[in-house]
Amino acid sequence: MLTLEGVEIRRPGFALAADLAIENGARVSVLGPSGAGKSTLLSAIAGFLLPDAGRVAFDGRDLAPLPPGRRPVSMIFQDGNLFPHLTAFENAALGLRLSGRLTREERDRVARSLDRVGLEGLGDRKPGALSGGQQGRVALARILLRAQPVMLLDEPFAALGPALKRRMLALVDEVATEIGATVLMVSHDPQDARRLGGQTVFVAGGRAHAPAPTAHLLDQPPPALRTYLEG
Ligand SMILES: Nc1ncnc2c1ncn2[C@@H]1O[C@H](COP(=O)(O)OP(=O)(O)OP(=O)(O)O)[C@@H](O)[C@H]1O
Repeated sequence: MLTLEGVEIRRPGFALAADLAIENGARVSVLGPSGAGKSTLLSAIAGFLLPDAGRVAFDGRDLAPLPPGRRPVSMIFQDGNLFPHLTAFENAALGLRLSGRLTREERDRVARSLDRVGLEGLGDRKPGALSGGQQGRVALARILLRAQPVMLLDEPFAALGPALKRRMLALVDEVATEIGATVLMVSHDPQDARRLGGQTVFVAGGRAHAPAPTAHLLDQPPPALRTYLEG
């Protein structure tokens, strides 16, 4: 279980509080107005920022002492997931190790992960020679290899067209199921949240609210969410 216990993050002109728990293997969308703190919430879980109060824990273990690279999480952003000078194969391989030569067995695993996400034959390409969807697939191959129990996605496929975005969300779900991971996904599109299913954390008014079932929340939104949805 991923827990945020009495978490408070304060910046000049901004504050975010969170007290919530997310079951392992859950699918959770993070929705809310621009600037409400959705990315900030993910950063606190990933370890890019430390809360001013409270604690973030996974399966009862306080994550505060762990730098981002040692936390049980992997992350995909909208851009900048891949190193432009590395091939798709090398980018994916970073999920296994950050330096040193891969063993034969590790090379096979990287190749299999690329096949798994639909990139067979494209391992030698650099990101500049891949489409947006293919770049997203490389990032997912890396996540598959990292096999961390929490996947954090910050508007990962916002730049993709609707049909491709649907396919990528389905692939996220498959990859998460294969590694038994929890998914937390920031999105501006309520349809993404419906597609992901599961629960939604609504972030607004300085608070990340406890997760509630997505379909129910979107069908019968409380006033603040209704205002957000209806603009
Ligand atoms: N590095 C930073 N230093 C200071 N303030 C920041 C920093 N990053 C974000 N903020 C501020 O913190 C608040 C929350 O930002 P955050 O990016 O978490 O919101 P968000 O809900 O993800 O927004 P969006 O949907 O627009 O991406 C905003 O007021 C933002 O201006």
